[in-house]
Amino acid sequence: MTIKAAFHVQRKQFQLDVDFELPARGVTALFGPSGCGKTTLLRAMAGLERCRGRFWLGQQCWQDEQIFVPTYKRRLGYVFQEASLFPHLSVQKNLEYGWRRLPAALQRDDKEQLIEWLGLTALLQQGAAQLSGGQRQRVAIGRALLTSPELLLLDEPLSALDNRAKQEIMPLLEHLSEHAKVPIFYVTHAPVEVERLANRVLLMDQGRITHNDSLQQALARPDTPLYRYEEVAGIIEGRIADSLPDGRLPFDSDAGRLWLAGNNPAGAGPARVRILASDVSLALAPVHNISIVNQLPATVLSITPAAAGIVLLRLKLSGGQQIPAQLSAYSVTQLNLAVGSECYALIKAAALLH
Ligand SMILES: Nc1ncnc2c1ncn2[C@@H]1O[C@H](COP(=O)(O)OP(=O)(O)OP(=O)(O)O)[C@@H](O)[C@H]1O
Repeated sequence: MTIKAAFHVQRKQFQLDVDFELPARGVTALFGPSGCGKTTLLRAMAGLERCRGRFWLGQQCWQDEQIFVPTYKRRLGYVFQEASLFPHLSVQKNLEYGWRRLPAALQRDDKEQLIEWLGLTALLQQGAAQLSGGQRQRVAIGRALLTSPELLLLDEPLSALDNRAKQEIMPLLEHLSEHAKVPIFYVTHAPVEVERLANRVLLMDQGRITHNDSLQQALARPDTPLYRYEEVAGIIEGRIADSLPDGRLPFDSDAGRLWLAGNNPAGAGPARVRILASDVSLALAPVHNISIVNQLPATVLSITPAAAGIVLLRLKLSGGQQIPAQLSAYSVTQLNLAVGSECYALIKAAALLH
């Protein structure tokens, strides 16, 4: 099943012109500079922008030349930057607002579990006006999910929250990104949210989609805007096991086994690790008598100058996942590295994302 969309929005100072197709599953991050049109695109998908275009969710047409399904008839959940709850209603009434209006057949029968999962059971009778930012956002997510949506639109749901509230909501979003059966579009400015949550990335600039990539492809672009202001990093997807008595955490992926340090309170299961390009060194053969335990066979895919005397290499690991490595131009010459070179990626540190 796919999502096919094209929208043309004309404003005085701004034009949105997009045309894309992607799988109707998983989390698609919309990423790009402020004002590039991310919110406008979400609004167009929701039917909140009357504009030229078409929008197909699998076999359902919500918009084309003849058809325009109004927002209230689209089965979608929309969570905004700042949760817009009804302040005079209780948490329970806010949660049930859309749910009550659904035909019985569409009402989720796991309402109580969902409320429990969001940690809202004890707050049900509280007025929405007395909630913290994080609690409000959890209610907004719950309200959206309770309407049994076929599409979820999340517009920077963490951006208005302080760090503590972000830490509280992130695991819920991660769980949602793994288990939600509906496609999710997620607007964010934070590369770390893309790394943790997304399966696909629509990179946007000045009202256009410049790239429609899988997460791996988006991270693999040496010029990716994801890292314009931050250190380049890569992601490996795999499974984390329980920590060993000596404190090591085994992480297995199709690239091989990595040993991580630290504990993993979430327990065994699917996980992602983040690897900074500056934490990766290269060797032409496995190195013994060295403190770096993580050594994965790799092939050089590209070599791109990054700064004076510094180059960024894209490495393909066995199984196809990619990570970056940042080396001095001098080392690249010394090791005679070129596109296609076989080598070993020595990974000094890898951080568990979830
Ligand atoms: N109601 C409106 N009327 C006129 N122009 C608007 C309106 N809403 C947004 N714009 C303009 O449309 C452009 C795209 O705005 P949009 O909010 O979609 O960008 P964005 O990528 O979501 O930005 P941000 O990351 O800052 O939230 C901007 O230039 C903005 O000033």
